[in-house]
Amino acid sequence: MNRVKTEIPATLEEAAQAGRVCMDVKKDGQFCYHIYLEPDFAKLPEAVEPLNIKERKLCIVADSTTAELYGAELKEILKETCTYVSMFVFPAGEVNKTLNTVRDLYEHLILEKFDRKDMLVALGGGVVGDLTGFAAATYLRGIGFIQIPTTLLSQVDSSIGGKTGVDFDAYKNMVGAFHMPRLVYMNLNVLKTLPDRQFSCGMGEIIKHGLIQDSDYLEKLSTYQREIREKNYAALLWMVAGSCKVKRHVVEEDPTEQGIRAWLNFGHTIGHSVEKLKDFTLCHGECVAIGCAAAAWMSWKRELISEKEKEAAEQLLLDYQLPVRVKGLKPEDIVKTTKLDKKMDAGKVKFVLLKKIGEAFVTRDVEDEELLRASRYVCGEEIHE
Ligand SMILES: NC(=O)c1ccc[n+]([C@@H]2O[C@H](COP(=O)([O-])OP(=O)(O)OC[C@H]3O[C@@H](n4cnc5c(N)ncnc54)[C@H](O)[C@@H]3O)[C@@H](O)[C@H]2O)c1
Ligand SMILES: O=C(O)C(=O)C[C@@H](O)[C@H](O)[C@H](O)COP(=O)(O)O
Ligand SMILES: [Zn+2]
Repeated sequence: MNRVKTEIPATLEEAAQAGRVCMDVKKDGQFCYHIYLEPDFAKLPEAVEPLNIKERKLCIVADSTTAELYGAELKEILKETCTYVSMFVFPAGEVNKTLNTVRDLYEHLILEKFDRKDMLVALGGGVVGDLTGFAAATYLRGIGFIQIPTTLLSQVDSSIGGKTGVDFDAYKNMVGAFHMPRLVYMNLNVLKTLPDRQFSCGMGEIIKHGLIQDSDYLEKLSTYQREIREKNYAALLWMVAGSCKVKRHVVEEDPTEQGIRAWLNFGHTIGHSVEKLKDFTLCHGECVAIGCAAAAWMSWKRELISEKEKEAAEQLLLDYQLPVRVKGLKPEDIVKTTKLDKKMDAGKVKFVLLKKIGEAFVTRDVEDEELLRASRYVCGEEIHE
């Protein structure tokens, strides 16, 4: 489908009229890949046409849940576009986003004689996408891959921008590579099978996008709450397109995180520590929400945003059933874990705060005491000034 990019709907009415959206993502000013937002998988054959895969093999990588729900349908569709479709399935869950699973996938690809021009297809959430992208970045020194994100989080965030990787010894995303997908194709109606908890996780990254880059979008997330929670198609299209727009802008400016891409890490410094300390029993999006509450609190304490704005940010997260506090952790452990993370830069924590609602900035001047107080805040401790 050589469809040119379409307008990104600014309102629900515009989204209802548009019905679908196509965006392109550039790298170094040149076209890199398309993002399709569609109501089904029908246009996928047209979307893959420009990738010249007729003489090639594809391997669908899915987790146990997405394989069961959409594997057969996708295989059937892709069979018509290439010579052979293989399938690699691993058990769902963050605990499997590891080098062991990547190793099993390499073995599968070698057995199936995948060569440098064959491609992988990630069918699933951020776990599948990050892992498949990393395998694609490293197998035979790099092969192509397609993202078919099936969670809200992966549609609005992880499928775009080419950050790929796996966890290592429970350290989040410790091993990885930047490797751009050749295509991102999302069927928004797969969100109908997504459990509510996972839908909320996507809202964590969506609210993050509003906070760091687009206050108007953030405000509408509040206004359109009913339609979004009902998973009204136009509301989903408006919301997913709006988030993809924020993410695209940031990754086009700074594909390898030398500067503003770090904004996307808002809420992730404390968030990743909570994720690790809770042994991955909380989902990524939930930990990001807790981390956003901590970073918004710090921004308020530095008098960058008002108390009312800090409260409104927390309320929006709560409205979408996300946690803003964590139980059962010691604030000191959060600080210690943060300092073991890869966000350290010459001994300083790289932290993202809000200059105002809708604009972030990166700072390296967060001292342990401030980090500890923010950790105590999200642990629900009373803080006496
Ligand atoms: N690369 C990036 O830029 C980036 C950005 C954000 C998050 N991430 C990573 O993404 C991961 C989190 O991704 P996630 O929240 O999508 O989690 P996930 O991939 O674990 O998916 C959550 C659960 O939903 C199930 N699922 C997926 N699609 C479904 C559907 N349509 N219907 C029913 N069930 C479905 C999955 O099987 C899984 O059990 C984390 O590892 C995080 O670090 C990466
Ligand atoms: O795309 C990015 O850049 C992001 O930081 C998006 C984040 O939501 C995502 O969780 C990412 O995987 C975090 O990256 P990390 O490098 O901090 O592990
Ligand atoms: Zn994230």
